[in-house]
Amino acid sequence: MTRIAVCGATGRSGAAVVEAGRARDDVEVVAGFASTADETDDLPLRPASEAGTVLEEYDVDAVVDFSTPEATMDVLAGCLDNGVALAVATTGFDEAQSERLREAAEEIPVLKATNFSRGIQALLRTVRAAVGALEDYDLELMESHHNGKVDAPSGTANTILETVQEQRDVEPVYGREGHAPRADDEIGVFARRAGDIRGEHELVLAGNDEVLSLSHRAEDRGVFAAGALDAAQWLVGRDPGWYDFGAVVDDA
Ligand SMILES: NC(=O)C1=CN([C@@H]2O[C@H](COP(=O)(O)OP(=O)(O)OC[C@H]3O[C@@H](n4cnc5c(N)ncnc54)[C@H](OP(=O)(O)O)[C@@H]3O)[C@@H](O)[C@H]2O)C=CC1
Ligand SMILES: O=C(O)C1=N[C@H](C(=O)O)C[C@H](O)C1
Repeated sequence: MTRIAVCGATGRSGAAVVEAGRARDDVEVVAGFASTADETDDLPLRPASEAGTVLEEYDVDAVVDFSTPEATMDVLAGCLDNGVALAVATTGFDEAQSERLREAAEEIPVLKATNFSRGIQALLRTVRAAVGALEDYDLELMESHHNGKVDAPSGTANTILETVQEQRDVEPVYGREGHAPRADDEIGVFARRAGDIRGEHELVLAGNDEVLSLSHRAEDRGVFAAGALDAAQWLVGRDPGWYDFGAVVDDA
């Protein structure tokens, strides 16, 4: 039984992790972190700044983090103090925060995924193949999320962009306005925010009188929760290191 603490346990996604964890018999959600409550549905909640003591007190094996970059940094410190594995779902880190996560992986197992759905793993593999095969097609990237999302473009869109850039030298153009002729080497990137859209991503490749559209739509946050719990469980007992969600999916 893997003992899990959820950072961001009261949030849209973290609450889905708590619910999914309670429905499984291979993990136990024993504690949560949030900034504004001290208990929810019998789950003890504390600020992430207290992670050092909480992880020891509840004998936590791994933390699943769906919070904010600042809270992630706090919970990371607690994981380092206690040698606890960390699965990071939070997006929107700046360069210094990303570097701290990378450095921490020299001491503890860290797995950061901008999207914990299995479908996005398959999409990334398909993107590699399609961009490699359709060399001179125009590329455009779109994402849609709920109206509470604060970072744009989404972490997943950035990951898709990086995957494209591994294959082709393209320059992102974030939205267009006014006189904006398209350069051959650009990729338009667009973010929409509305309602409670769980997360939609689409890469369009157009040329040769045809359009290839590669798209993914998450329909329930339980998808992310399940993947993150799988990742956390997979991390426990591993050597310190920087791990990829693709390895978890491949091992399943
Ligand atoms: N990789 C993936 O598959 C996915 C990633 N995400 C990412 O997860 C993150 C969270 O998204 P979402 O659930 O919508 O966000 P919410 O705003 O709904 O939730 C944020 C959570 O973080 C908590 N939090 C904020 N500050 C602290 C703190 N100092 N200490 C402890 N907890 C804190 C909040 O608690 P309180 O309300 O008490 O402040 C809340 O529980 C985002 O970065 C999002 O992009 C989301 C879905 C999938
Ligand atoms: O904030 C969200 O909700 C999501 N965030 C992730 C991202 O930024 O890509 C993953 C998913 O799309 C949901």
